[in-house]
Amino acid sequence: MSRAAFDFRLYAITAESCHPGRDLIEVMEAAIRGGADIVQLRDKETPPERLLGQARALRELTRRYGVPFIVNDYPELALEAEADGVHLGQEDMPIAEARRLLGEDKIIGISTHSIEQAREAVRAGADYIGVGPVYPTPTKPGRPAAGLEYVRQAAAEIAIPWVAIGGITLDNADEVLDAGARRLCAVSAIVGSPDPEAVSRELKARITAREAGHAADAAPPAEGPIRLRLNGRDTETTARTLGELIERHGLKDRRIVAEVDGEIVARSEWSRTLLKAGAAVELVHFRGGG
Ligand SMILES: Cc1ncc(COP(=O)(O)OP(=O)(O)O)c(N)n1
Ligand SMILES: Cc1ncsc1CCOP(=O)(O)O
Ligand SMILES: [Mg+2]
Repeated sequence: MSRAAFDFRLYAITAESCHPGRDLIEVMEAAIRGGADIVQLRDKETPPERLLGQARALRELTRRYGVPFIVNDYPELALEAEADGVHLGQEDMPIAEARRLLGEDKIIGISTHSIEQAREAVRAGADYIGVGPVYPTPTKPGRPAAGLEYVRQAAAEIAIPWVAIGGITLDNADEVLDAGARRLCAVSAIVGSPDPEAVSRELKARITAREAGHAADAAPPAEGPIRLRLNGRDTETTARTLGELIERHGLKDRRIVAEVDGEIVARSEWSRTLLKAGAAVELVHFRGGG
């Protein structure tokens, strides 16, 4: 998983205490089948030296499905298990130290509970941010809710991928999306459900339904073609969004990084990134595995 091309919409996190008697890998596989497109190993009970077996099994599972795998709290374990990255909290290892340890290719996410912490995380070079807890949740006892207002602030300001987390269920997912979230993370609602696949599928459907709505809202009225520079060449196109341009070039399902006017555009933003005449678009296609 390339760090530059990294994005996601539905984040599933392990919590074995939520599914006694059911196998961790089977539960997480169900979540992935339902549409979870990033998985985190989070276990606050077991010492990290005893988590390597689970971490390796989750690595194998996520690799099979082409889904990024993140380890909570333990950068060394992330390295040992060949995870794609680590998730850090405000009280965990600083981002700069984790970056030194993990190198340039690994994903580093960080929890934030206020817009000031989110700004600091962006400055420090986080690849994504956890925004929450949106609601109080027994999965994170003692951590007060940051509320929907913080989701609104993040939506207005934060340009790197950020995910709403904390107490999110099928009953309140819509109001979190209404507040501007484009990515959701649910722990107990997914892995504590008798049917993690169905819950994931429904959460993912809610997220993608919003994306389609945003793209439709953002699309300008149809006009004639515009000229732009595509990979250094003058190109005429009737595509209105970066997503349409990528689709027309047959690259939608390929591993590419898209840049407009020197800025990388996250995959989740392609469908609502409007193309302007004269824009410089670079579509970089990765060949080979990794
Ligand atoms: C995606 C995501 N967001 C937030 C957290 C919480 O991390 P942290 O604040 O370090 O708390 P613990 O999970 O370690 O209890 C997370 N793990 N993942
Ligand atoms: C780890 C963490 N960090 C902020 S909220 C949270 C727990 C979210 O779990 P749930 O989805 O069960 O409320
Ligand atoms: Mg932590």
